[in-house]
Amino acid sequence: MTQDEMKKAAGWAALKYVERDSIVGVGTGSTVNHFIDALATMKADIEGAVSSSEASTQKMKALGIPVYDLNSVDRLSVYVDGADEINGHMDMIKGGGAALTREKIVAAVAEKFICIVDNTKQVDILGEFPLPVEVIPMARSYVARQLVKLGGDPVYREGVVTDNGNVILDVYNLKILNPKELESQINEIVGVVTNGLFAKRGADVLLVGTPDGVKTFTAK
Ligand SMILES: O=C(CO)[C@H](O)[C@H](O)COP(=O)(O)O
Repeated sequence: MTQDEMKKAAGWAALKYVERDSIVGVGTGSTVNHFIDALATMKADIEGAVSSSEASTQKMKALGIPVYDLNSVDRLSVYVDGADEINGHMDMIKGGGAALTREKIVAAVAEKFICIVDNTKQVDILGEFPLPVEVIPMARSYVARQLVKLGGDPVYREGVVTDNGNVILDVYNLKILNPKELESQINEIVGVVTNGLFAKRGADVLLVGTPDGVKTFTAK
């Protein structure tokens, strides 16, 4: 089974968490693209979606799924999104696709975060994947120096501008033993919009595509 087939299996498995007549929070990435394909098959049964990126918005609109502005929505029962890494406590690193800030906002509103991954994303300790940090452009060098003080090696993601007009620093060589603490520490640096640690708001349900089928984990 290929990695993409495992992503697809996880994406389609998320469909059963979608409530009829609801507005669904939708993340970003190749795994979510499979979920969007699945969601399109029940577009007549949902009210629509709130999107975490321009890319997901375009894909949903092309498939005829109505996309709403988050400010016009007061309830999201589920948010479905992928991750770059996830540990056994359901803490994640996200932002490989540079959509971390909008993802964190939509996830904060949703009652349940359904994380969909293939089995290569499961780790014991977060940090092998470089941690994305969204930064206001004029603060880039200052923030990079502060990230070095926290023990990381930040690298500017050249040529990438986020949907919010900001830049991304990818922080290498962090062995993240306390994700909640590091999430707060990085967010306190002036000029940081947010970072890709999703620990304060981790996943509630994890669907992992594996060669033996989709495995389901639930937060304790
Ligand atoms: O956080 C994300 C985008 O900002 C994605 O969820 C993450 O990068 C995983 O992507 P993929 O499903 O393509 O492996």
